[in-house]
Amino acid sequence: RPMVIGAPPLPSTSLPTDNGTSSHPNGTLQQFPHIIIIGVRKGGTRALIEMLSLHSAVAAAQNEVHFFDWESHFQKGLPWYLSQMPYAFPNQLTVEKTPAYFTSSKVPKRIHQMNPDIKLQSTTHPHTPLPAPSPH
Ligand SMILES: Nc1ncnc2c1ncn2[C@@H]1O[C@H](COP(=O)(O)OS(=O)(=O)O)[C@@H](OP(=O)(O)O)[C@H]1O
Repeated sequence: RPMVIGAPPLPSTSLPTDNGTSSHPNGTLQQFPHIIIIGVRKGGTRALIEMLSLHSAVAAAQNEVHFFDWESHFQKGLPWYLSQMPYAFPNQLTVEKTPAYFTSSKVPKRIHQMNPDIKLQSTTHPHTPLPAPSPH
């Protein structure tokens, strides 16, 4: 189960709400991510999410969720995805990182369908070749 890093302890019970989030009497709730770190593998994504989670406004999923790239997870639907998110206060941004999203062709459309306005973040790797420059 994901843990909130540098944020409130995980509640033991939760209550459904009208807006698709899952809330707890202590004021925390599970929210769909505002930011997804989509890659790149071995590019320091763990370091990035841990540094982000040091900020009090960020709640980070500790584990890679692999929702949009693994069929067995995707078939469980968005309620399952939400259940993997950390409990956070309403003013916190929820972040998850799964660097395999960067290399799965199914992922972009699926993320866009969930939230076309979501912020995607990626690291780069010094050994990853950049695209060849355009001649024009
Ligand atoms: N600042 C900085 N400078 C250089 N190298 C760094 C840095 N931060 C993380 N790392 C190295 O990045 C590797 C882990 O990257 P990821 O967290 O993206 O890995 S993963 O794809 O999620 O498995 C991992 O390398 P390996 O140990 O070779 O796997 C980390 O040591």
